[in-house]
Amino acid sequence: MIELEGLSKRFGAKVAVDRLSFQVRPGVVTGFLGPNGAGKSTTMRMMLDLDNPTSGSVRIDGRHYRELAEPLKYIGALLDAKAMHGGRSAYNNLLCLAQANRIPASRVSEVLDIVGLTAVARKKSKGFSLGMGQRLGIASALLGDPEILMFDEPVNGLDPEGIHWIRNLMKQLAAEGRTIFVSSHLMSEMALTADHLIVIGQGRLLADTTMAAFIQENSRSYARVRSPQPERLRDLLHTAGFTPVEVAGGALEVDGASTERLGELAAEHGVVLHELSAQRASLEEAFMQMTAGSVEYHAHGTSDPGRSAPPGPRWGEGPPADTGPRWGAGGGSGTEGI
Ligand SMILES: Nc1ncnc2c1ncn2[C@@H]1O[C@H](COP(=O)(O)OP(=O)(O)OP(=O)(O)O)[C@@H](O)[C@H]1O
Repeated sequence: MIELEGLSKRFGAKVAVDRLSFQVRPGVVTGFLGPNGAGKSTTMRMMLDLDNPTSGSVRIDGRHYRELAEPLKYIGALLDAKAMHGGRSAYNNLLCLAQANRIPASRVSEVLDIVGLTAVARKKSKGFSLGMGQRLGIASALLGDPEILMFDEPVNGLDPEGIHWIRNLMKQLAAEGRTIFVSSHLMSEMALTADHLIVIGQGRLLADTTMAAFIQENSRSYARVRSPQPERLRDLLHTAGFTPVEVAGGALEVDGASTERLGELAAEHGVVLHELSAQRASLEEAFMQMTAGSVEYHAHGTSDPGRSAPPGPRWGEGPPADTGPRWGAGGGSGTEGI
């Protein structure tokens, strides 16, 4: 368990982290989301005692990082995969870390095996590809067999096989009862990996909730229906009080309608359907909905981020700091889940 209480960090006039309080619990993968400059890395660095908080505290299983006699046995982290000594072999990089932390040398071979680097264990790490470097960084995080693991952008630059591997590893570690905290800009990836979400913007906490609740509370749900008799279907829906919106491919999207209701309505009136499906909003849509309150935001994309019209700003393409979206300004749409 990691506990933050009123954690703040100021760099001169810049408040990078602003009174953050939350807990990261064991047994689930907790995703850490926020746009560039939101304060994720600074928060993670303070969790590992690599930066001093201006105020507030972080506790690892109830204790401050500095109170942990052998920290690698409590908490392992992948912050910067390039932090390894390039002139040393993968094995020797890990062996040095193991010796400094009174971890048996046999554990080095074990973690190299877990991350699939046994065959290149004696090769100098400076010749490693990005994916191999990430695996070596993860091996170092696993070295002390810690109950808490933190990964900062673990899938950056990885190929699909590498991404798949890291995703499954994190899920497996959480299933073993460990505390897993992971940041990523890739929302589609986060949606597949995390069970719980901590969302920050401009250093402040915006959401601390389950993945399912975050998506449900910040996006609409709707049904998609398509018929070879589109005019009849549209008239029927209007008569029944719905407001269908035509989308690409001639399908209609209907807010606030269950598939059961639409199916029965079509059957009652003999309208043939070729498609009828409940649509689940994506994490990305939910996130856009949450930030939809800003004028600058609309200038880039659509005024209705739920529709599949031109995409809004992507993560990492944030507007200038002084005109950025008002994080936390957007409310949930309160739409019903499907
Ligand atoms: N050492 C530093 N000195 C001054 N400002 C800093 C320093 N480190 C971070 N900042 C500022 O603090 C804010 C938070 O940065 P941080 O790197 O924690 O954000 P982040 O959410 O990790 O962003 P990214 O997704 O780009 O990695 C940014 O405005 C950044 O410019």
